[in-house]
Amino acid sequence: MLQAHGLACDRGDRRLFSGVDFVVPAGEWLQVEGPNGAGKTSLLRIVAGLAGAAEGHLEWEGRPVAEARDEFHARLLYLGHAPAIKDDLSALENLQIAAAVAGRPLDEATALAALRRIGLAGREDLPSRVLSQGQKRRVALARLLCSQARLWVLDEPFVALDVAAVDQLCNILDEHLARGGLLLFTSHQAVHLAGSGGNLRLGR
Ligand SMILES: Nc1ncnc2c1ncn2[C@@H]1O[C@H](COP(=O)(O)OP(=O)(O)OP(=O)(O)O)[C@@H](O)[C@H]1O
Repeated sequence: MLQAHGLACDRGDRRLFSGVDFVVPAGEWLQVEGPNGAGKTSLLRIVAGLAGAAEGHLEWEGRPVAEARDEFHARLLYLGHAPAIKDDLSALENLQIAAAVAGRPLDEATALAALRRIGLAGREDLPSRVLSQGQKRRVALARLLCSQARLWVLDEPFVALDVAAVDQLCNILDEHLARGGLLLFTSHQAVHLAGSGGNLRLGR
């Protein structure tokens, strides 16, 4: 279970949000909503440990994250809204390097299977700079298929995906939730996931 207690976030000289509380139980999702600039990305970056909260704290499995940071980060996969892939490397190389950096090296067969499932068959060895925006997103999303992390924190994962890829991503998320995984994500569009979840609205 992930819990947030009284989170506040300052950016520049502005307070973006304060008093943010939420609970994400195992097997459930939370969609963070709100207008542009409301602080959705900032909130996800705080959860992922990439930015600090001005106030409040997070708990993972009933313990303050600050007391068990390594354990928490070993359980977490964060994908930002930019694909974060290197243009000079192929889809296969990008996927394998991302896994190695995360401390879980991937063998080539597993990486290739993930890329093919995500719709990149025949594109695995091309330099990523020649891939379309949606295909670059798919390279990043292939990481989900190889992830053992229990908590997925995904910033706008549906951006640039075609209708078929949106369906496929929903299936991948549903499978994660059915395994008892937790999902925290942002999206400007309505998303239909199986199982239980909720919404958190930031801004007016
Ligand atoms: N380092 C920073 N310094 C000053 N302001 C910042 C900084 N980082 C973010 N901001 C501001 O904080 C606000 C919230 O940004 P954030 O990216 O969290 O919003 P968002 O809700 O994810 O928006 P969007 O829907 O457009 O993705 C914005 O007004 C942004 O310009």
